[in-house]
Amino acid sequence: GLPGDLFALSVASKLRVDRNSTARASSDFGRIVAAAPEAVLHPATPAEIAELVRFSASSPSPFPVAPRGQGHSARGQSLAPGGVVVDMRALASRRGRVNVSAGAAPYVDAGGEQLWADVLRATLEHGLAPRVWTDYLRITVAGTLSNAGIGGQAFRHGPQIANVLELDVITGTGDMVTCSRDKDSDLFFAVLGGLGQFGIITRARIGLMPAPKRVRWVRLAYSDVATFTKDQELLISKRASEAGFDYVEGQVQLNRTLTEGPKSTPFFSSSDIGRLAGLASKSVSGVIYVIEGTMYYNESTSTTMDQKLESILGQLSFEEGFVFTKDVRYVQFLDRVREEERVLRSIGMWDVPHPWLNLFVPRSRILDFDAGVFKGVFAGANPVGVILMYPMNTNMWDDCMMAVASDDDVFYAVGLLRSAAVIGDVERLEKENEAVLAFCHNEDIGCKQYLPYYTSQDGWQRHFGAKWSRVADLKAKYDPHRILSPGQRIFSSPASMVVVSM
Ligand SMILES: Cc1cc2nc3c(=O)[nH]c(=O)nc-3n(C[C@H](O)[C@H](O)[C@H](O)COP(=O)(O)OP(=O)(O)OC[C@H]3O[C@@H](n4cnc5c(N)ncnc54)[C@H](O)[C@@H]3O)c2cc1C
Repeated sequence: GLPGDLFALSVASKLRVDRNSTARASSDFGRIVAAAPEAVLHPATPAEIAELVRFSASSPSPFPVAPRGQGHSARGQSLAPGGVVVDMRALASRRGRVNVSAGAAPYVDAGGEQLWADVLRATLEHGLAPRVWTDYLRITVAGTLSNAGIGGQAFRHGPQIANVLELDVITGTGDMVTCSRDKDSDLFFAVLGGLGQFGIITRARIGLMPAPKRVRWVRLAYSDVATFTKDQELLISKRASEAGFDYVEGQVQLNRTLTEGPKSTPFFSSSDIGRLAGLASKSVSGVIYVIEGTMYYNESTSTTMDQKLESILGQLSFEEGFVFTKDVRYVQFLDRVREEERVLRSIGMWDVPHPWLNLFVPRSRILDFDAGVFKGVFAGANPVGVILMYPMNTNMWDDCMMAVASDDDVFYAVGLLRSAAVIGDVERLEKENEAVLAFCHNEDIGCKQYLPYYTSQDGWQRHFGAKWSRVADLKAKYDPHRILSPGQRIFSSPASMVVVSM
């Protein structure tokens, strides 16, 4: 249990210990592990969080404290068995937690607990928007900055962490620090991609750009992986001043997903799916690839946009006739997964286990990875969900930050975002994930996990590589009692986490 004198603090009135509150904070989007905290803090101010952390850090038996954003992790990263989960979203109801500065170098100050969807709404009121987006916007600013925050704009602007100018952080000793590249920079760099290990982010200042009004949204199908990756790499080599896409992602489609999966999606009509399935059945492996690109524009630039698009398409080698186009509002594009969420919720497929595996694969080994995984481990598999695959430029990642990228100049984000549809699926999907990791290890693919998860400190040391000693030193400096975000299992392995089954 928690020390009794905790309940004598002024912040104690914000602690909830009832089963309803602790149960809500005991699992996450992954639905794979579960563990209840002793209490949940619903803070009204960052100072209350600092008071709680200070109390734990100075107690003879410090207890774990885990900030929880939207709890959209997959492996219990926001849990605090035996300790206190801080429900960061409680801060969101306070006024003034998102402020836009629309000067010559515009930025937004956003509470760490804010959803990206709410940041977007506030910045658009000034005709501005952050440059880089995750695919899904119902996750918190600090939750993604603790990882990196990647998406189809990252090839040009770096991950979300590369667009942060300043942070307010509560360290593991309960100190409230404002840090940036120029002030307490070791803390600033540690927290960005720092998996919640060095401090709790309560505010992030993020650079903005003028927001476009509309988006031309294009998908192009390929049956040959080498042509697909060559075209993706051409697209991410383009500068903003050249004719190119503003966003580049890609998907891998297995034949059985096309024939047995949904008959239509928010993007593809049923006849589109039929044509794609036809393409997949003609390819020897049954695997096809889809580049997803967008061009931003406003009414006044629509003619030049059409010309630029034509010029780009002329440089690419997709299967003839396999170009699919949509034209939508900018917000509609950014918030596109919302629509998929609605569909999945309506068929009971949102609140299911998500044994997701995300990898960064170096460009030099992506074709080996494709052969070994999509045409090897996954041959005959029927994954329910999405497989993402798109390249990013390594030079847009700042190596001072804790997030781990790849050594190659270009690397691919590969997201195996599969859902367990029926009982027994979790075990099968987990076995396939293990087979993917074993293949990468045995073939020395040199991949890194994104949203990483390891069960041993050895795994973490290999993951951070040359950064490991910095991770250990900064942990000793900023969270010496190792109380923050224990669910990452880097410095402690919470014994009470249990594997849940559906
Ligand atoms: C449908 C879906 C789509 C996704 N798409 C993308 C994508 O396109 N790109 C991408 O990069 N990621 C993506 N993600 C992953 C997502 O970025 C991470 O899971 C992220 O952690 C979720 O944010 P959250 O607020 O739910 O964090 P939580 O799960 O609540 O927390 C994550 C970790 O951060 C810590 N943390 C939370 N708040 C703070 C804080 N204020 N300060 C310090 N540490 C904190 C927690 O303790 C925990 O360890 C997606 C996830 C889902 C479910």
